Amino acid sequence: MLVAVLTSLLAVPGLFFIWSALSLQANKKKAETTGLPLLVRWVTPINPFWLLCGSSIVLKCRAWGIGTKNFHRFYTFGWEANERHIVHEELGPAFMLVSPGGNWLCVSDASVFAEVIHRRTDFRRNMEQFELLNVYGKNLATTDDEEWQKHRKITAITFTERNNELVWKQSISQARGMIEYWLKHQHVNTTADDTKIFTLNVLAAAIFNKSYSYHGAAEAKAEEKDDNDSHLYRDSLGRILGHVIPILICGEQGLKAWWTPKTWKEVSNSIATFRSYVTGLINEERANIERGEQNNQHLVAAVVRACEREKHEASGGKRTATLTEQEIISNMFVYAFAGNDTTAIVLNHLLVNLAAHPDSQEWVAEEIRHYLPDNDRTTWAYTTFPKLKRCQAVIMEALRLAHPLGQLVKGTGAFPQTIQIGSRAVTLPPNTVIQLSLAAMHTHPTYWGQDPLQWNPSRFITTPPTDAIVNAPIEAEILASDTAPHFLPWATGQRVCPGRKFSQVELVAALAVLLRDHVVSPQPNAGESLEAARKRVFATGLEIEHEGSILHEMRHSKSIALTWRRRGE
Ligand code: HEM
Repeated sequence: MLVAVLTSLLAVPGLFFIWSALSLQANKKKAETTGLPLLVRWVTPINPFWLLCGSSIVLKCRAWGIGTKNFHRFYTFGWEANERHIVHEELGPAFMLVSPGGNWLCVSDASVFAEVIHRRTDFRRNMEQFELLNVYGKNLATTDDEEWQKHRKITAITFTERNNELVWKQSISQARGMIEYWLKHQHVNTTADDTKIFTLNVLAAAIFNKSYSYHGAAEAKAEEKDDNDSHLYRDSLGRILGHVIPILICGEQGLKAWWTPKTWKEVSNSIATFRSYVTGLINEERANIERGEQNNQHLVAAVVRACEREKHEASGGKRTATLTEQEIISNMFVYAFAGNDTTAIVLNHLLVNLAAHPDSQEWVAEEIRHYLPDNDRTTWAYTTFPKLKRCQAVIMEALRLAHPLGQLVKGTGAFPQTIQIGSRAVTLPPNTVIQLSLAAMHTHPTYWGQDPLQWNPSRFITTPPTDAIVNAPIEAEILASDTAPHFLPWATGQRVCPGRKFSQVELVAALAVLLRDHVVSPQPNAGESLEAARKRVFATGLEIEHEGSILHEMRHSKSIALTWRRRGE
């Protein structure tokens, strides 16, 4: 009996190993037909088990000196974010990553990016990788073609300048709360968590009309104990965002299974809470429309109104497309998902990089004080936003060095596709996933010169010759575009990020509040000089983690303690 049990226990991994070896060989043969360099991986990059704990296994092996160099470099989830341009310098602008579950074309070349993005019927979004955003069903991020157009048309029109102004004001007020909190809670090693609270509060106001005063990570816990259910919605969203991978693996109902940990069961409840909250807002807005009142400015209200308009036009015989209640909920979730942690991660990187580079802080503060001389922040007008070019340059530099998505993922689908790579036309086999690596392209010396891994935001600013300057020199500075063939932090083409300006306004407003009157520096470890601490935090900031989350975050953010002080103190 015991022998039978042991044999069957060994048989499962044995069979899995044989299946992996055979699949790997088959995929390798297909990849060889491209003539591109190959990088072989024994574990499929999107293997669910590996998503949950693969990186920890690799890091442990790395620490204990177990395994090959190849295993240490290429088996973590999100390896490409840490490799940046290095692997492409070794293997070229495009190579095939071969695994048992399929082949990946990894690209750092701007012209291949352009071809893939613009041939959008040949190279489609890889929906498998976006599956986890279907928590509430299909939405903008998980559909294609006509269905996608319907989602995009209705939801994108709600991103108006009026909404951006709301984002500006709300971000100023939240950043104010955040800096007060940090001044009281020195030294701050919770910047990564605190910035997520900041962006969650801004989103809550812009999308759902919920206004919260800022409480940092430590205070937020105490606040939960107050049992005031006004925080229920925001906390539900926060919990869902932090557990998208368990949700993908188990689904809403599966999270409640007897064997799941308590936190997963709570996530299931949060999914229901968020659904009922948005349903409530939809019903409220429909009732408002019936009464002829249309004053709500939040995005849910705007989407409901857009849907009602479409229905009205449809009744007049015009061909239109509207969204169901389920689809509105799903889109609001995806906006919150796509807009929250992305922006928070960038803000965290930004602040760490600025702490490491005091000269950049002075450079940015000079601009902020020039355009916002009034101490009273309530007078800061939204029209100042485009003038704050140095602020935008530091955001672009932070995105260049550490992008929260790391790559744009497309696929050939069921057909082979021929694509120009350098001087060769390469035919990619069917079902090839294409990984356009932002991390590699944004740091490749071909595009960024000899200092691609250095922090240098002024690379995005040019100053005209002095004889061409009429007003203050700072006003003549020219900001590079946020979209160039070799720089695509918000993507480009049809699926460009609809929240681009939202995030820019939010981050610039935060910088204005944080840096106009304050200075941030890293807290040195015992015996460490300030200069050494600056170098350490910059290097730490470049190390990226991706396990258990679909975004690329700073791996050791808790090891970085920041000190804030008022200017002149
Ligand atoms: C600095 C912050 C942000 C960055 C770097 C960023 C970047 C991107 C990128 C690169 C894409 C394209 C993804 C792909 O094609 O695979 C994207 C899509 C998207 N972003 Fe953003 N984003 C940011 C903030 C926001 C915000 C604040 C919102 C909403 C409030 C938002 C909503 C979306 C949505 C809904 C999509 C999917 C669009 C579609 O598929 O049609 N993003 N974002």
